Amino acid sequence: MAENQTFDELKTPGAVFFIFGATGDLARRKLFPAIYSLYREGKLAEDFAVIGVARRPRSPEEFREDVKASIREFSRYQAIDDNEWTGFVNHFEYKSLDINNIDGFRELREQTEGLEERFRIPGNRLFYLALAPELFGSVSFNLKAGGMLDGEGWSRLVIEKPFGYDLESAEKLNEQIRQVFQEEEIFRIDHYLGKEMVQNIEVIRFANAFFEPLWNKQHIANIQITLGETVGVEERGGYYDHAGALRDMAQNHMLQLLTMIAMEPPSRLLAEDIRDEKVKVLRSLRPYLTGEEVRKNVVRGQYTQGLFNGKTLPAYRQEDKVNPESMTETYFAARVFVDNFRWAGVPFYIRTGKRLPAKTTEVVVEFKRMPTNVYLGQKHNLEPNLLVIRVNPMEGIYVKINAKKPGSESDIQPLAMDFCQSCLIGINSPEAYERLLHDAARGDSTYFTRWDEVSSAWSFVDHIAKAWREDSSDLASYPAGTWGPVEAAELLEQDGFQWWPVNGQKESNVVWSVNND
Ligand SMILES: NC(=O)C1=CN([C@@H]2O[C@H](COP(=O)(O)OP(=O)(O)OC[C@H]3O[C@@H](n4cnc5c(N)ncnc54)[C@H](OP(=O)(O)O)[C@@H]3O)[C@@H](O)[C@H]2O)C=CC1
Ligand SMILES: O=C1O[C@H](COP(=O)(O)O)[C@@H](O)[C@H](O)[C@H]1O
Repeated sequence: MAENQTFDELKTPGAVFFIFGATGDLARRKLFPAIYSLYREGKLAEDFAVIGVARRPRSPEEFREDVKASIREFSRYQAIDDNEWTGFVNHFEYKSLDINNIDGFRELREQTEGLEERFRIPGNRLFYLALAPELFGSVSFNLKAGGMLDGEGWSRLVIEKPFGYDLESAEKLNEQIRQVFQEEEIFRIDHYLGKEMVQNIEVIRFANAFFEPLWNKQHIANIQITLGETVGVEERGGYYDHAGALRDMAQNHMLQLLTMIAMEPPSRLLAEDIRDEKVKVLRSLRPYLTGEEVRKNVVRGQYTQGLFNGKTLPAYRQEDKVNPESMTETYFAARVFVDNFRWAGVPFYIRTGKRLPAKTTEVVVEFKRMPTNVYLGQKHNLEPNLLVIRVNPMEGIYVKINAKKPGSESDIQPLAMDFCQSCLIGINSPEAYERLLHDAARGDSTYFTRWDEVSSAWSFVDHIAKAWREDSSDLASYPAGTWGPVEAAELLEQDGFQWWPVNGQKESNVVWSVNND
């Protein structure tokens, strides 16, 4: 590492990046802009090349135009000057092939070797599968059979979610991939792990003397994790109607966030040590084995037509490619317990949904209340302390404490010490996909999910899915544009709690240190 260079700033080694699914939505919205950002920030080695792969025919020029259009629309770096653009896009080529046809892979090999020679790339190959999971096994097999793994450098496979539909299908998928790639060559993406504030959880917890000692059942009353979305299912109705919120968001993003919040401090900040701690959390999740336990602790809902900001939003069953009688949940909330020494008895409330009033990802840690014998009476309405970690779209943290009202004799008022990172001028946090591509190319698997994490998460989720299959009577509804079914609020009320406001909504009785409106 050069002097003054942080690990984060290290360039990727020279490599060819293969984007399978290069004509698809993910490549267009996330992957090409991510590669461009890495290029703009000097994090990409000069000896790199990108080969887009999909069935549709594209000339190299047409493909480069697609890439340009995607960057214009979605990149956080806007200005593209002509010289710079040519320097960048010259590294891009396209190959039309059908994943199931081995001949295409042999041609791809020749094309790859040509590019490696032209750019003096040392034989490292990163295969990013932005494809439907049914194709993962065939790609792996044909990459090997077509000689694509015989390069002189490393080969890595980056796979998108969903990783299976349940534990059984995930196991099959994993077996297929493992016939070709070693576990350390497989990078399973959960893009939430690439988000700035999700990675910050580790630092907030383990680098602050006043959080970690309190981070346990003695001091924490409950933890709330919200992943809210305003969008419906957009063009992905076909996929979503099969998956639902449980498989689309809870099995992966929500449980991963929970592991970051609940894990023990790792002995070292190395990928395997961190992932060892995360998997222990997943193994400690209390399983809901019967339908009764599921109905007591889990809420599911589907949005109906609603009015939001003066606009009528369609019901889920009216969305494109969705079964008009669909019983798929677009909302999921649960009371989850991590049955280990640190967290025994502390409820984790998790919720996610489409067509909620706000796009927001937040974690609220609610501390136990102080004894009130000193501060009795109306004026001393002590609030619980909160630590709120804002992941998205606002990035930051705030801490809610009780303090004396200035000028009064002894009135107490809650105040929030608020740090809004994304409000700071000049902060333009890298997108999750930028970080993860950068990490995968450098061989850092810390923020990718290991197989035992994926399988443990499925074990937990499968019981819920089974109970739902057997009895669908608990599917609640909520109007689009609202915070989900009332049953989700009742889940907390049963325990004497409430969902705290999220997404910058401010409780009116709280004094804020800064105004981020
Ligand atoms: N879009 C998103 O925001 C997210 C997507 N994902 C996951 O990423 C993956 C890709 O999603 P997305 O981009 O939305 O999907 P799309 O349907 O938009 O794209 C699929 C891509 O696969 C290619 N493809 C399909 N069949 C073949 C084949 N037999 N041989 C070669 N190429 C093929 C298509 O190209 P062509 O038709 O030209 O062959 C297309 O480029 C999925 O697993 C999805 O679940 C995960 C998180 C978010
Ligand atoms: O993986 C997915 O995530 C998105 C939400 O991601 P975010 O980064 O915008 O919060 C979700 O819309 C999609 O359904 C799901 O597949």
